[in-house]
Amino acid sequence: MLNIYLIVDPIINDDSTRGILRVPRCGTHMHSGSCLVQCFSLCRVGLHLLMSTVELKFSRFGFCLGPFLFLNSDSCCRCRLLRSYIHNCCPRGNLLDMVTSRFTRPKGSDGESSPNLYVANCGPAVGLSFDKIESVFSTFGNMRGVYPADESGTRVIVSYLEESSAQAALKALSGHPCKDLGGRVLHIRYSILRPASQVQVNDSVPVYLVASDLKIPGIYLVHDFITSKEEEKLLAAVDNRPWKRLAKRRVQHYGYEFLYETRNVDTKQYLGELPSFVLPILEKISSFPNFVAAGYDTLDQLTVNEYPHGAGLSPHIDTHSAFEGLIFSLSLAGPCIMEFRRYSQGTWLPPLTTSNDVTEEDNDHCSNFTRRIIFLPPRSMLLLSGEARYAWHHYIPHHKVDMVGDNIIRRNSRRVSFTFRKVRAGPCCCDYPQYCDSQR
Ligand SMILES: O=C(O)CCC(=O)C(=O)O
Ligand SMILES: [Fe+2]
Repeated sequence: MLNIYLIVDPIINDDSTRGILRVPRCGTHMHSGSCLVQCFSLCRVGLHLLMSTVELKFSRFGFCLGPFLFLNSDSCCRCRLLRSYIHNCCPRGNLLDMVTSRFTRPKGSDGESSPNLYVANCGPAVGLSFDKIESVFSTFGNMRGVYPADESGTRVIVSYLEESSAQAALKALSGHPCKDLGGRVLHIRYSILRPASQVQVNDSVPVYLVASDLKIPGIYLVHDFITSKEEEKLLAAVDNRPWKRLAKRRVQHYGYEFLYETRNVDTKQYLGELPSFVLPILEKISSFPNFVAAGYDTLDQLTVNEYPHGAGLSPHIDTHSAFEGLIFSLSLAGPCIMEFRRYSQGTWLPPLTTSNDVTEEDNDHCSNFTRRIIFLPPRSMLLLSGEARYAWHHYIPHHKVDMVGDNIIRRNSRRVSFTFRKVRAGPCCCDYPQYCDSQR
């Protein structure tokens, strides 16, 4: 048995509900083959489970535990063993779902000063190891440690002993390229430690494969809407055309230009008919019962999005006044998951931004929402209509790895989506005025 032991996190030892497992000789994390292993926090249930079985079970794996997300190497037998162990012994299925951070980002602009910093755009998923982050931040004062803020791998909590150290680090490092961290621009806020009572134990949201399981009226998903041959042709066609580069992805617009500054189309700038390579798709779409029922004749706007592997899209509702009620999105090349959010504060709308590929950090002002998640495989066609189109935000998390049931799906390749819409001629008169820019 390796000398694995539990250290109660010094920052949150108020109730001992969280812990960090470390291999003492390795510090907070270590590499084991191709799997990154790092410290992690657990909710009460996870911790209890782990504690009661740690002696018995973990000796088999021979290394320390990390967030499930990073245990993603199929070639590493320890990863596979550990994954199956976690699945078998967590009654709610997925350990990752139970890892809920008690550190939050302040709601206001800067928030109250604290010794803990919430640092976005920073973490193992963007190539910055915890050691590296610690070495840079430790120049500002004595540290308690660096912790994952959530499962994304792109957000961390940097915790100091003194508030003044956090202040100095925030002042020096936030908002401009940090040359010691690969030139990345870190977005830093003070972090709030939520009382234990506010921490949800079961944060688990299943990822569905079938649209009807989402129980959101108006969502349809057709698997294998096109063949692999057709997919190849579509990809070759767009790769032959010029891409427009946004911060985190590339786009092409056909029919009408979509303006990210206003989240609307420029109806004065008609770019011409949709290209001939999408005609077979349009033909198939026109046989959707919903298409016929909605009295559509044609779709006249196409946005092609190319997401590099792991890139996502911030939560948004396609502007009501810009497009009619049916939105078709064809997934190509790589898979992703799409999350739907119904915000309880209906009036909440995302702020206007220069492009809608800002991180969810910049956009996610409201934490009170219902979530549903679906897996979008390549060649599938998603249709958003009715309530799903008008009242639910859709969102592609920035993940390199998605958990779909018991499977770890790696977003190894780029994903290309073709989103077909019809530009709206007059104002929107939908039944969801609280989400409607025409009715505000
Ligand atoms: O990539 C997708 O499937 C969705 C794209 C999207 O939501 C949009 O362009 O508004
Ligand atoms: Fe959208």
